[in-house]
Amino acid sequence: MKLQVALDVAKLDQALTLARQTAEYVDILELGTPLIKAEGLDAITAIKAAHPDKLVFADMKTADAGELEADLAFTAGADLVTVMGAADDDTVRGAVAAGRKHGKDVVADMITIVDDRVARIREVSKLGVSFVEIHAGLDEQAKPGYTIDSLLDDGKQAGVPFSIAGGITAASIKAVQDSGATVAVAGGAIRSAEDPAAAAKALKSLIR
Ligand SMILES: O=C([C@H](O)CO)[C@H](O)[C@H](O)COP(=O)(O)O
Repeated sequence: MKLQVALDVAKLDQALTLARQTAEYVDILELGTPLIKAEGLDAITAIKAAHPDKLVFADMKTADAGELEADLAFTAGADLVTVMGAADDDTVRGAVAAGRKHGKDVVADMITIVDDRVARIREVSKLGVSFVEIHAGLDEQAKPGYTIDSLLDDGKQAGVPFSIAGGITAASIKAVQDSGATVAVAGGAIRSAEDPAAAAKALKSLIR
């Protein structure tokens, strides 16, 4: 299982610092959606230039104009770009077309899809995304009673490659791996740690 760090900060200099601290221990550097909104697509170029050996994931969460938005992110240097799994099929198809043009990967973010998630995961996989991200966003995580357990069954049931994001910690990363995920996405557990490098290293050490 790969480890992806979500650089969920609003300033490029903070993102570059977090990337520098953690790159040694992670496989994928994710520009979080707020970072891309705050700093623009040039932030993708800057992170890729600083870490050409890492996969750079642009969490565009595209909901419309799939081909245009994915093309912009790939042109800026992204290796992986997200499209909303809840978007129109043509939006997903468009993002996939841009991915094929650049020889890169599109990931469908399944955030907000709770009912019939397995069925939608299968549909977007047939539309050509490389994998799906089974995801509880920060607002869902803040709801009383949230646990990551709500994310652990659907990937295996759908029978397609998937990542998991939703507040992964050192206490939950083993369960994420056991669920069959190919990528674990960790944001807050690394970003909010007193020592982000040590937190990333600890998460990586728990992956078999
Ligand atoms: O995608 C994310 C969220 O929607 C904010 O953009 C996070 O990067 C993702 O959830 C991982 O962060 P944590 O949940 O804090 O681990």
